[in-house]
Amino acid sequence: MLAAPLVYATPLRTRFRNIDVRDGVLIRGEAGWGEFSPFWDYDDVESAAWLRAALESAARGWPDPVRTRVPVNVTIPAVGPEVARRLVLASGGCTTAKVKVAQTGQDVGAEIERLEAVRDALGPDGRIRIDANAAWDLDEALRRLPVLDRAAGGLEYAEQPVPDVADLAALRRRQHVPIAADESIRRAADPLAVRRAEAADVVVLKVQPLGGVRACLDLAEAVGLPVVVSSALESSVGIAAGLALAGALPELPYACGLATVHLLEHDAVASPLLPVDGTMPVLRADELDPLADLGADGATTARWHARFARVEGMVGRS
Ligand SMILES: O=C(O)CCC(=O)c1ccccc1C(=O)O
Ligand SMILES: [Mg+2]
Repeated sequence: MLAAPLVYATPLRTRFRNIDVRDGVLIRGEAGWGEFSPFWDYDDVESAAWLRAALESAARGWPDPVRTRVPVNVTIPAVGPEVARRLVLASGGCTTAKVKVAQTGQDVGAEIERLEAVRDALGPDGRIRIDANAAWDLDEALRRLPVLDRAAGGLEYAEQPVPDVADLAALRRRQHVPIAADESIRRAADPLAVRRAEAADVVVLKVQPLGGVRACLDLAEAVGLPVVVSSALESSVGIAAGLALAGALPELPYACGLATVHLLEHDAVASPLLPVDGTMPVLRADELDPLADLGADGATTARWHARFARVEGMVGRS
């Protein structure tokens, strides 16, 4: 049986995905700790997959890993060039950077400066990928990608430049920067549409929105494309589930997007999961120890307990 869920809340160091506070629930089961932290714009139906992931972590734990450490990228939010450079240099040895672009209110000049700063800080052997979070249409993506590719001194791939699967496929055919699908997998009714349309070179998988580590391993096999495991901006408890997926994938040709705990002001555990020499460790779900004070006030705690109970009523305890 699961104990009462703990609630964490922390400011973000940099506004990200248009939120500046991150919060969620941590649950403890027989196997260890799990995190349930759907963003507040997700309704209860969409949040059910997030709960299945938390229940898997807590009640069942994760499949045996095939590697002990996972290479990760440093994530660069839509910041100015000086902050971008500092984030790369303080990344814990990451040689791959993922740079957010297409932020509302920012022009291409800011993106070029950010990418040039990241290239300068990484050096010529580093890899740079961008994430546009589905913000462009096909024409805009066709205009932007060559410009940003040049500013970066070569892009490893562009993550979800356009929302539509058919447009991803067209973009992939009409220019040379490889394409990664994120939202087209995790928020789509039919994640395999990406494969049928040959719309991507890489798929981004996130454990919580896709319903757990095992669900992601099955999806990876069905899609048959290289996988980049990324975070949903979780505490180290949620990040550990991502590391478990990355640790269990038969092949892992790209760095994963799991180095995001430093974007939180406070983590939920005493020893945050951060990169060392550009890699992060694969743990078991019982190797995490949430702090006594998780920073949530009474109203936040009550809101999460209510949300957890509603979604748990839909999913049922495993
Ligand atoms: O992949 C990473 O490096 C960081 C995670 C990240 O970008 C992200 C975090 C929260 C919500 C959406 C996204 C995204 O990849 O679009
Ligand atoms: Mg993304």
